[in-house]
Amino acid sequence: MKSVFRRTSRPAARPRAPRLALEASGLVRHFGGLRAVDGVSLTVPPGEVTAVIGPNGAGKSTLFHCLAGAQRPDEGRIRLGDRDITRLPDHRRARLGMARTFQVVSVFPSLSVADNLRVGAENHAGASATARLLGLPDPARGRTREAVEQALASVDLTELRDVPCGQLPTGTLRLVELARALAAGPSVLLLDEPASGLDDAETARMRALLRRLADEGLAVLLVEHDMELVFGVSDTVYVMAAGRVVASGPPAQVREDAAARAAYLDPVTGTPEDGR
Ligand SMILES: Nc1ncnc2c1ncn2[C@@H]1O[C@H](COP(=O)(O)OP(=O)(O)OP(=O)(O)O)[C@@H](O)[C@H]1O
Repeated sequence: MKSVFRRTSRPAARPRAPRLALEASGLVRHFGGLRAVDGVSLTVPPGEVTAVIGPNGAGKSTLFHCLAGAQRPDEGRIRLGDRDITRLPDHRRARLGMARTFQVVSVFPSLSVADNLRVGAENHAGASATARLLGLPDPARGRTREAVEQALASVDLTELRDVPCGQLPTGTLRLVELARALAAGPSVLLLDEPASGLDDAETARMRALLRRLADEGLAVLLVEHDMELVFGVSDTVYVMAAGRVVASGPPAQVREDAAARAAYLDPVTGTPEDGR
């Protein structure tokens, strides 16, 4: 199948969500005696792309799950704007403006691209299941339709809106997931390895897309192994090793950082030691 990372027309701007920062301080999460996340503080500001990198087992996914609300930290606080969300489950965080994607693409294969987006957006908009079942007018529906069309346009997927997701390649499904997250109109976007399974051209498109979303005011966090994407798009990079942040800062600074190099980046090339 031909790649859909093609630009057709200028995508519609997303409706404005409030600009909110996601902030974590002193997060700890242990599994038995293992401190998978060991006192991590980080800020994901609006209008910026923030990346978390590190070797396998560093604690990136555990941190991501704590931020997304899929796991509870044992210690520390998480704030969204001026609200403490540490104890809120993921669906409550979604209502407050957080959206996420998954490391393993998770879509309904028999549903079309647009229907996959609609399911997520209806849940978010609070569309009444009873109203849907009874075929009654539901005010959330119109909002949902509009949000879906805008999200499709913003990732250039309008042409594929009626294609079942089961017929689409991984690169396209990563975009479907991203569009589904955008259809909820989030302030904060959490992306779990968005470049996984993408070829070079698709990764370059993803990079441009993430940059544009941040420029529109979204707070974007990615956990990622693809260093070209991370160093090409991020405003701030956090390097984790053994549950801790060992370095953080702008990409150029992190590339030169001795602790980052020792933990993860090859001293000569600035790429991961494990070659990922
Ligand atoms: N549910 C769990 N139960 C027990 N140990 C876990 C669990 N989840 C993660 N761990 C352990 O916590 C540590 C951090 O794992 P995590 O998956 O967060 O690292 P990561 O940096 O995301 O690694 P990768 O890049 O391979 O995804 C690892 O030692 C892992 O084995």
